Amino acid sequence: MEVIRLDKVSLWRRTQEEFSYDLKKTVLSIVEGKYRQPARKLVLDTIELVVNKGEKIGIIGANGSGKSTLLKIISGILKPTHGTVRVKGQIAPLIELGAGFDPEISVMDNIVLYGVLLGFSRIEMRARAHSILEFAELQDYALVPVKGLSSGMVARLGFSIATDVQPDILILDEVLSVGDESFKNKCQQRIERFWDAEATVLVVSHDLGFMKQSCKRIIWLEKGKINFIGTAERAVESYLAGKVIPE
Ligand SMILES: Nc1ncnc2c1ncn2[C@@H]1O[C@H](COP(=O)(O)OP(=O)(O)OP(=O)(O)O)[C@@H](O)[C@H]1O
Repeated sequence: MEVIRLDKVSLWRRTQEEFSYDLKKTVLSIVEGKYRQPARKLVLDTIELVVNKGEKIGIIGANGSGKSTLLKIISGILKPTHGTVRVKGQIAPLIELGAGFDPEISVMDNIVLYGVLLGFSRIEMRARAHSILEFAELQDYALVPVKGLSSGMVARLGFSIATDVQPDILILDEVLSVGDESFKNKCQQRIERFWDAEATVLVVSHDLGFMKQSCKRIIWLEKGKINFIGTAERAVESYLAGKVIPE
């Protein structure tokens, strides 16, 4: 059964330099006739993708090739400039771990809030809070505002919530590089549970050994385009060779 479908998805983004929201500067430059339209960059280029239920799909590619952006488009965090994205089922994106937390409210309230955003009830999230805190090793921090946690702790909390709720679709962006060694091992074990289960998983990682071992199909992205999509073995070999290797 098809759970994700991207039809001709493209995304243009403004390049960093015009992130100057300095009104005075902008007005001055208009008055002086020096105003330039913000430059834009094609970050995803006509992506076609169909993912079936239970598939474990890897995404590889050089820095800046659009891997995280593709995950954000699938998660609905970013909207495509052109094309359509269809997703069936509950999706838990583990991207920029903890980016969705409210720093001012407590860890406990954030657990509930995050769960509600994923479509769970408050009561259900309160019931899950104990196991979430335990996995994240944050039992003593339940009532502390999130701004009082270290960045590693925030990442642990994000990982713990998103994997506790057992979503239909799990999106993992480089989460294996988060946290200290002992927590990394715990994460790996928990991720393996998803590999055995029915869940559909999309994972981005630069760890090609892990990707080859864990994913059946791999997408190789280059400059926002799908260069290759196929068996893990061939995708990794092609990526390493810098060109698509014939079968
Ligand atoms: N917030 C943003 N605004 C504008 N452009 C962005 C933004 N975030 C990323 N980009 C651009 O989009 C392109 C793709 O970035 P993306 O983060 O998806 O790449 P990636 O393949 O995940 O890279 P990495 O391996 O370094 O994590 C890059 O050219 C980057 O500069």
